[in-house]
Amino acid sequence: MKKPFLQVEQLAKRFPDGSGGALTVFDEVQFALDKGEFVCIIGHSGCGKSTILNVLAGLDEASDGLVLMNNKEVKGPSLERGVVFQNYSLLPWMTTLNNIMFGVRARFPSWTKEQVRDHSARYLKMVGLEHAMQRKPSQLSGGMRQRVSIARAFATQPELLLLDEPFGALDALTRGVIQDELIKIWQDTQQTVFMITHDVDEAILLSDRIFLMSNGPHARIAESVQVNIPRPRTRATIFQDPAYTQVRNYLVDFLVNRSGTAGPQADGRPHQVDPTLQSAPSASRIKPVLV
Ligand SMILES: Nc1ncnc2c1ncn2[C@@H]1O[C@H](COP(=O)(O)OP(=O)(O)OP(=O)(O)O)[C@@H](O)[C@H]1O
Repeated sequence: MKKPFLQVEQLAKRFPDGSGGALTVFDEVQFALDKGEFVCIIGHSGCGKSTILNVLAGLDEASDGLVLMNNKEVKGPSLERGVVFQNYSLLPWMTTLNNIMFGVRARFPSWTKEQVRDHSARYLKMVGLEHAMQRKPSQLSGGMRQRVSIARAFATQPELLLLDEPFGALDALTRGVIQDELIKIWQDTQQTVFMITHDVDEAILLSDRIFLMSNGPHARIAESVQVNIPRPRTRATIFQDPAYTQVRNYLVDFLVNRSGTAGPQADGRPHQVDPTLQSAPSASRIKPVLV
């Protein structure tokens, strides 16, 4: 049988609880990603989403379990995995273009200077920043900086892109524009993306599947929700698809009513759910959008 691109087995993370014991944030977390998939993870604050992402990135170590990418254990950071955090980590003394070239040069050391430059400039153009190539990060708005971070992450062409609430600090309008740019780049490059978001609508717009995490301690990835909405999707039209409401209602119902009690299948893998095949929860149970 074909192995998945990314395999997460029996992952657990414990932190010292400050009184000599241990806090088990999550345990027995199991899931797999196929190559080229866009998967978002949603769950209440503190359930362990960022910790999982950091373990996938190789920036943190799990207490138990393992992560396999292309059948090889993830140990430490690698240029095969790109990470974008909420607070754009750009090098402040470099121009926008040099920030991207810095990553691209490290990833493709045999390329000529022209190749590195052209490639980097192409990605800056994709996020609409060709006019700001020579500006330093301090001369950019928050939204522009985050576009540079996203361009840099995609330009280095990692096999796996890990995005930790990349739009969390942006206003709604800017967020929408960058979401559209993210979809466009992802469709062009077919990289695999694992993204944390607190925004249900953003998750539906972007994802092939959405992982739903139960509340901690001992949080688990309880369900994997299929988003059967045809692509290309746009923010302006996605609401018209009947599947949109079904998926949205399902997610909100989980977050409001079930995240405290839900669990995965007996083998630890998330339940596979297609809300378009189920009767949706009643409208009166639909509450907030952000978790
Ligand atoms: N270095 C650490 N030491 C002790 N506890 C930690 C550490 N890092 C995270 N935690 C705890 O682990 C839990 C999960 O944190 P994490 O940031 O992964 O959650 P999250 O789901 O990403 O939250 P949010 O949605 O608010 O960003 C929290 O209870 C947090 O306090």
